[in-house]
Amino acid sequence: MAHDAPSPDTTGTLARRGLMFILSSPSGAGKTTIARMLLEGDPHIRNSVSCTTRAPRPGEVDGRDYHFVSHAQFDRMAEDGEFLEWATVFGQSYGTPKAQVKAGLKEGVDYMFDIDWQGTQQLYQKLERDVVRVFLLPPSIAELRRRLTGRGTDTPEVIHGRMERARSEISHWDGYDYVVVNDDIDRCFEQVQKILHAERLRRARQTGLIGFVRELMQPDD
Ligand SMILES: Nc1ncnc2c1ncn2[C@@H]1O[C@H](COP(=O)(O)OP(=O)(O)OP(=O)(O)O)[C@@H](O)[C@H]1O
Ligand SMILES: Nc1nc2c(ncn2[C@@H]2O[C@H](COP(=O)(O)O)[C@@H](O)[C@H]2O)c(=O)[nH]1
Repeated sequence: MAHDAPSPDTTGTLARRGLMFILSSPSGAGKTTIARMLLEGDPHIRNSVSCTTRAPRPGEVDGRDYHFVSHAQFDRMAEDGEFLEWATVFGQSYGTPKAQVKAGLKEGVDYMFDIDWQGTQQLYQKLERDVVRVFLLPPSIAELRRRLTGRGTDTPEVIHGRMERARSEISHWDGYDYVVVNDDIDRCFEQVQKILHAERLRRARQTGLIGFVRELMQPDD
């Protein structure tokens, strides 16, 4: 008699635990662009929407791009332990709300985090086994400046501040599992997508594997 295999999960593979996919880079290197491309093409990964005290940029939507909160609201949330991690970046507060992520991971949902190196370290300390850390580098400093300027969302002062900080951001490249140079956008996307696909197949994440292999090893009738 044939044995029934455990049911596959929504990614068409065995049941598995979700992962926390972190994209970091100096400001302007392209992590938001790559994150959007991944999220658009892959229904199995959700965006972790951060809280921030900075003002929305043109086109940004509250609740989709960020939860835009006041400094007082942010401080209260931090005191109440509502963040998985939080940090001050460019003089503003940014934090990852706890609520959305923990339950989803158990159900096999992956989450995308567009966060800086400080947040990455905090998530790694708390949830090392669930975390995949990817760092994007710009092809050059001149190109990074062109991208920040070309984005057209920030004042020259803001761009200056972000360029000033770029070298110190880049110095954290070795705290990541993967480093990808974002030169050609399609090639970068393809490389990041391959990392996500391979990480989903890690043995430790595939919670359905033991039952499945046990079934495979049953003697034939
Ligand atoms: N490979 C690429 N080639 C050319 N332009 C790119 C490339 N990747 C991203 N860009 C452009 O560079 C600008 C900055 O990209 P993006 O906003 O994704 O950066 P970011 O790393 O998320 O920045 P921040 O940390 O400030 O949010 C955008 O205008 C985007 O369209
Ligand atoms: N530690 C965290 N860093 C975050 C979070 N959300 C965003 N960020 C990082 O902040 C800078 C600036 O972002 P911007 O949208 O204002 O350009 C960038 O490096 C983001 O990755 C967070 O929740 N925690």
